[in-house]
Amino acid sequence: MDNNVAIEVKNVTKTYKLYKKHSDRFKEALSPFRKNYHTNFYALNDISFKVRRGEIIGIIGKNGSGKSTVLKIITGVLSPTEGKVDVNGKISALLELGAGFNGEYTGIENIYLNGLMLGFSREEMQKKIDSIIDFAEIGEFINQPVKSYSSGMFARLAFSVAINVDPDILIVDEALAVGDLKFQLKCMEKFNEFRVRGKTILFVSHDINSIKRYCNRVVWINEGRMIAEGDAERLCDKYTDYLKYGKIMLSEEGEGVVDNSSNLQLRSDIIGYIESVKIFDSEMNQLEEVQHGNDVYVHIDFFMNRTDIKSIVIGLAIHTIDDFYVCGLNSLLDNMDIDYKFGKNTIIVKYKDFNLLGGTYYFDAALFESNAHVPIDYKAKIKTFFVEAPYKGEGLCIIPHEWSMKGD
Ligand SMILES: Nc1ncnc2c1ncn2[C@@H]1O[C@H](COP(=O)(O)OP(=O)(O)OP(=O)(O)O)[C@@H](O)[C@H]1O
Repeated sequence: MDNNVAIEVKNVTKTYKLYKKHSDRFKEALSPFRKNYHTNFYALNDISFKVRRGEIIGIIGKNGSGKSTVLKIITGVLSPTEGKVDVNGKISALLELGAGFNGEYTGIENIYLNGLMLGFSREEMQKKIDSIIDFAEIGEFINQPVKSYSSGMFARLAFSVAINVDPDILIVDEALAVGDLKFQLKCMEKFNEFRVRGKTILFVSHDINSIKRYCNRVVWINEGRMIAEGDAERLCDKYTDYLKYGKIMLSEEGEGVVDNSSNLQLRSDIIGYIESVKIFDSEMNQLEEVQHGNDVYVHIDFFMNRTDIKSIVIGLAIHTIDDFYVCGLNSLLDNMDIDYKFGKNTIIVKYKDFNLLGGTYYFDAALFESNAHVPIDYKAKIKTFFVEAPYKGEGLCIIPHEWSMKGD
């Protein structure tokens, strides 16, 4: 394996046999003709990805998608049905904390036992034991069998071993939040120390913001299959859209192009209509994707079939993919008189420093009579677009702001 690669997951599939009835399992075992009584359930289906040394990778996916199964296969807790995993370095996993502990042994004995399972010799563990005991903060109990520990003490010791053995690769499954607040802060410090020292980390969390905060790259798994792999901020925003909208929208599937623009010809009974909404950058490149913080020019093409309407109003609204109304503007509110002509017209709305946060949004556009009450034409969802944004805040947008400390 390439020395820069810490973990390589190659075509890993994990299936479980599902039986409708308990008795089917026996029937199958005893069947003289090897008749099948089960169906195969694919917990993972042909998953491949690489984790390079020093990378922090997040695994995202909804409940039951197979995230924990991947981690368990990487750590060797589970074996794959097909495929293989290569690991370059010592792995420690904050996953199923304390799985390797023996209740009859004391805390100290368990530390050695766990270390051994992680591939560290007794001598190596001797050097680490003080820091492990200090970190766990369980006092005299360290000499008692762990079966007498409270669940908090048990978790603290398990966590302390996993994080203080100084592994090359750390695997974290939602487990940073063990113990009380003080202990959690200590764990976070340790986790940060790991990151700064350039260790390889594989991280699973349902908290998509912590994935954005810590990871460079993410792997997205859905129903056992790998959907995408790539930049953390972008894919997390795509994943959040999926959770809201129930539809996976990636570039390959024509993301960002839901264009319901009308093909109406000029007809005498129609006063006018919105034809299309297009998005451009300042160099007049047409965009499907907007960079957060850039100036954005929205061109609204509309046709007028009459010129005797005294004044018209154009409206443009932005909604999130789950229909939250973000911002509605119209030319009347902005005191813009529209000097339209018969036939095709284009009005341009410039958004300065477009500061919506990452995700998929859509435009509605409308053509109104002079009071902006009666729509002559209203095109809902006429243009869908994706905003690519760095993780520098949460919510819908970043309101321009400054921080300062109040002086004395
Ligand atoms: N022993 C098993 N037998 C049958 N199915 C199993 C078994 N273990 C896990 N599964 C199934 O495999 C799928 C993947 O499970 P896994 O725990 O990896 O998902 P996950 O993405 O980690 O979910 P969560 O976010 O809820 O922790 C699930 O549908 C689960 O029910």
